Amino acid sequence: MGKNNDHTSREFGAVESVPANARSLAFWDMVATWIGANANNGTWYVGGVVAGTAFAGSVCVTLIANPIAYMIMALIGFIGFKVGTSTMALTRASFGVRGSYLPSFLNTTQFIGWTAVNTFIAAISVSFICKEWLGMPAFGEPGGNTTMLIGIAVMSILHLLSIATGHRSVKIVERIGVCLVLILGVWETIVVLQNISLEAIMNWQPPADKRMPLGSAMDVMAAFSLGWVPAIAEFTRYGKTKATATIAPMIGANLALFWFAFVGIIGTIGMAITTGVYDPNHSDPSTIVSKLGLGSVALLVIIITSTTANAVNLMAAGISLTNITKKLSPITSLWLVTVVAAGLTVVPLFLASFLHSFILFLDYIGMVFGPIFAILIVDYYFIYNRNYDPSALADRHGKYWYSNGFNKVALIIWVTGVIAFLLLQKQPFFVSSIGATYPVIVLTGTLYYIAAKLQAAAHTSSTATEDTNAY
Ligand SMILES: O=c1cc[nH]c(=O)[nH]1
Repeated sequence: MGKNNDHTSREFGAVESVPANARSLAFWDMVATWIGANANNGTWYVGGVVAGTAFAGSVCVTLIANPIAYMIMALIGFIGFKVGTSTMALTRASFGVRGSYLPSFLNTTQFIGWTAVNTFIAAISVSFICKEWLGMPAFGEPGGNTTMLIGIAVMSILHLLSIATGHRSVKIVERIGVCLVLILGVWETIVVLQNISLEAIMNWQPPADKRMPLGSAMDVMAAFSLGWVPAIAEFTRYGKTKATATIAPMIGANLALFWFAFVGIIGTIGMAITTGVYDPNHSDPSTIVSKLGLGSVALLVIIITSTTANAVNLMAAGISLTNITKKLSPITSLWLVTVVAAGLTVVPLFLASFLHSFILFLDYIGMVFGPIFAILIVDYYFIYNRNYDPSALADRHGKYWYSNGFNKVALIIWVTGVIAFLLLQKQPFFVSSIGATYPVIVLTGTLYYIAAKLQAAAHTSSTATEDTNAY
C-alpha cells in the first residue's frame, strides 16, 4: 500500500469518517484502553469521596451508578463505530453543524480539567513519596509546592510522549500500561488488604458532619463515569468489530472502576480508622504502601495509572477541538491541549480545597453532559432510526444544517435539562435516594423525543401545504 493510502498511520479529524481499512483497534486493545482509563488515581479518589456513605452505601452506589453510565457509553460507542466520526462530530446531527460547537467546547474543557485533576492527584502522591525518600516537604506542608511541581512536570512529559502520534501511541501506552497496572496494582491491593481489617472497615461510620447522602454519592459516581462517555467514539471509530465498540469498553471500564474504587473506599476508611480523620485525600493506597517502605513500587503505580488515564483524556480533548476548527491538525491539537492541561494543573495549588473543587467539577459534568447524551441517543436510535449520514455532518446545505447550522429544538431541550438538574439536585427526595443525574437524562430524552417528533410533523405538514399551493 502506498504511503498516502496507509490510513492506519493517520489520526483522523473529528468529522472525518474512519474507513474500514484504518480500523486497527482489536477487542483486547479496547478492553486495555478502558482498564487503563479507570485504573487510575481519580478512581481511588472518587472511591474515597463516596466512602462518606460508609462501606455498604459506597459499595452499593458504585455497583449501581457506574454500570448504567457504561451502558450509555456503549450506546454512543456503537454510533461512533457505525458513523466513524468522533463523539462531538456525532452531536452535529442533533444539535446542528454549528450547534455542536457548544458540546465540543464544553467537552474540550472537561477533558483538560480531568487531565489536570488526575495529574494533581498523582502529584500529591509523588509529593508524599518525595517526603518519604528525600525528606522534602510534602503537599500541605510549608514548601510542599516544590514536590508538587516535580510531580506535575514528570507527568506532563509522559503525557506528551503518550499522545505523540495520536491513537497509535495511546494504544501502545495502554498495552504496556495495563500489564504493569495488573501486576503492580494487584500486588499493591494485596498489601493494603493485609494491613487493613475488613471487619473494622465494614463497621466504620463517618462523623455526622462528613456523612454523604446516598443520592449525592449517586450523582458523584454517575458524573465520574459519564465523564468518560464523550471520549468513547474517539476510540470505537477505530474498532474492528461491533463487540469491540460496545462490549469491550463496558468490560474494561467496569472492571477497573470496581477494583480501584473499592481500594479507594477501603484505603480512605482504613486511614480514617487509624488516624481518626476521614479525608478522601487518603484514598491513595500508594501512601499506605510507601509507609511500609515500598515507595518505589507505589510511585510506579501512580505514574503508570495516571498516564494511561490521561492518554484517553487528552485524546478526547484534542480531537473535540478539531470539531470546532479545521485550522488545527489532530496532532497539533493534541499537543496543544496537553500543554494547556499542564498549566491548569498548577491552579489547584492556590485553591483553598481541592475536594470542594473536585465535587463542583463533577456536578458540572452531570449537569451539562447528561442532557447531551440523552439527546444524542434519542436522536440516533429513535428520530433518525440508526441512520446518520457521515457525509452530511459537514455539509452547509445538508440535513444537519437546520436553521443557520443550529437545531433550536435540541438546544432548548438541552437548556431545559440543565435547569431541571439544577432544580432537582437539591431536592431532599433525590439527595437521599437516586440523585438527579439519571432522572434528568430520562426526562431530557423524553422531552427531546416529543419535541423532535412534533418538529418533524410540523415540517411534513408545511411541506405538504407548499406542495398543494404549487398546483
Ligand atoms: O472522563 C473522565 C472520567 C473519569 N476520570 C477521568 O480521568 N476522566
